Amino acid sequence: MAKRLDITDLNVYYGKFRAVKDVSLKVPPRSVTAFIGPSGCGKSTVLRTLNRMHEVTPGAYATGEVLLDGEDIYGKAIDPVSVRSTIGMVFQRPNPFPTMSIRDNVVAGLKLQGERNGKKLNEVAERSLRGANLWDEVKDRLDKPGGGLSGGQQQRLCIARAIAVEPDVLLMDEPCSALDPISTLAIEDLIGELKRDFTIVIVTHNMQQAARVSDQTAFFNLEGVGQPGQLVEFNNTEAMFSHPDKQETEDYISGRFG
Ligand SMILES: Nc1ncnc2c1ncn2[C@@H]1O[C@H](COP(=O)(O)OP(=O)(O)OP(=O)(O)O)[C@@H](O)[C@H]1O
Repeated sequence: MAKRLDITDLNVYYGKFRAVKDVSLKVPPRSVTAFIGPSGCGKSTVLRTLNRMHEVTPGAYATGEVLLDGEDIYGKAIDPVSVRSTIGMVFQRPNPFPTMSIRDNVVAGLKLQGERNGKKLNEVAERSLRGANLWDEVKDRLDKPGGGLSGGQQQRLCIARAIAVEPDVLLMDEPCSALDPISTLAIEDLIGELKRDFTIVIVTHNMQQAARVSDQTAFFNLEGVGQPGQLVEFNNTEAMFSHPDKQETEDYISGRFG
């Protein structure tokens, strides 16, 4: 649980288009790293390469190295499906299986892995729902459909589903962008709790959110339309928001562009 990620010279292409250029950064275990930057600078693209999710896009490929506790996730013997269970992802829009029960939503990944023991599945469902701060709200309706929950509850259900398989890393792609402010705060609090057990990387458009939840921040930018996104500054979050190293970062976080 909670492993580190070492990313070196990562370049990502969609066919001939290079979307991201020469990204290197280190994500320590049990920390939250935020990716910020203007639209199109490659935040989601980089995030998706961290569990090989970009490979589901035809023509997309990455060069460079991504190590999980020293092991290359792009190694020849590595199955991308297993990478996606050790490095889980939560998406922008909550995507529970709407007609599946709340309990079955949480343990869907475990069942796919072949777990059939009902007692074990119930235990994992409860532990994961507690871990996602959702247990008290759903414990009396575990057999009701996941689609019947509010948007914020659905997102916490998706987080419960992601942590049920005990991943080493949790990737979050703008997990609050479809949520109201109260649900957003609930997810932000939850991120603070989850980092005790998981390594977390979150893409966010919201700089206040990055400042609130993350330990380190990576600021991406691009020189112009059609140019690849680049990592401009990677720093301790407090330092980044109080005295950034680069003028470009200062301009972005003070709202001068983006
Ligand atoms: N499936 C795809 N096919 C082709 N190009 C893509 C694809 N997804 C992203 N891109 C391109 O890659 C670049 C980076 O996009 P990406 O979505 O990673 O940026 P982002 O920083 O996450 O943007 P946003 O904040 O708007 O979500 C953009 O030029 C985008 O058009």
